[in-house]
Amino acid sequence: MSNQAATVGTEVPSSTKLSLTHLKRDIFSAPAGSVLIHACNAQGSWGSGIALAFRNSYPSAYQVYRSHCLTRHNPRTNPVRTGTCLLIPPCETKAGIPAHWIACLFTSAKYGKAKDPPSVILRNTKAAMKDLLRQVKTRMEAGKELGSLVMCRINSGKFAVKWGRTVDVLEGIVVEEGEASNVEVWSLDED
Ligand SMILES: Nc1ncnc2c1ncn2[C@@H]1O[C@H](COP(=O)(O)OP(=O)(O)OC[C@H]2O[C@H](OP(=O)(O)O)[C@H](O)[C@@H]2O)[C@@H](O)[C@H]1O
Repeated sequence: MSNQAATVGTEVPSSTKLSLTHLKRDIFSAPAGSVLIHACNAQGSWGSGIALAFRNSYPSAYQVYRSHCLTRHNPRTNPVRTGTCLLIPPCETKAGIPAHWIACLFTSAKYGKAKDPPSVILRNTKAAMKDLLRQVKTRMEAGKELGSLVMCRINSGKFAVKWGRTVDVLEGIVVEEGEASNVEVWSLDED
């Protein structure tokens, strides 16, 4: 039997993988409606790095994140599960702040010296990103208007995971029917 005959009639399921588009831009200048994606700990702290910039620019979203971690959950007795995402609709009340959605990917339970090791952060990244894609789809099916998914180079700063490793994980995600299949990575970092 020829090799060709052996493959005839074999259904290869088509699967779309998530793609990334890299742009040299400031994430906070994304158009209204964009979903800004960053990596978070589950302790309720946006204390440094880009998280601190989010806290300064989006104080109301920070309160939503904090109450998710500290009130709805409890870091000691009922922590937010890593590998999940908190998707915060535009909620700032002060004038002049763009109507951005903010997606918090819980990629490490703790921060600083107690952060999860890279292998765990990467596993959490995959699960949290899939959770985000599901939530975005659900919101859009409910009639909400969401713009592009715009991400910083998550995990690559305070969480100390080589950016290329996060890219590999993200590009390996299989996108389900109806989900967004592209994420823009906006960064001012020099390559
Ligand atoms: N102002 C700014 N504007 C624009 N881009 C900026 C920036 N500052 C840094 N970047 C870039 O943004 C990427 C991610 O780098 P980051 O270190 O921020 O984040 P990460 O994902 O590794 O880690 C998450 C934990 O860091 C925080 O710290 P705390 O735990 O609160 O202390 C959180 O709360 C989490 O827990 C890197 O490309 C940085 O060059």
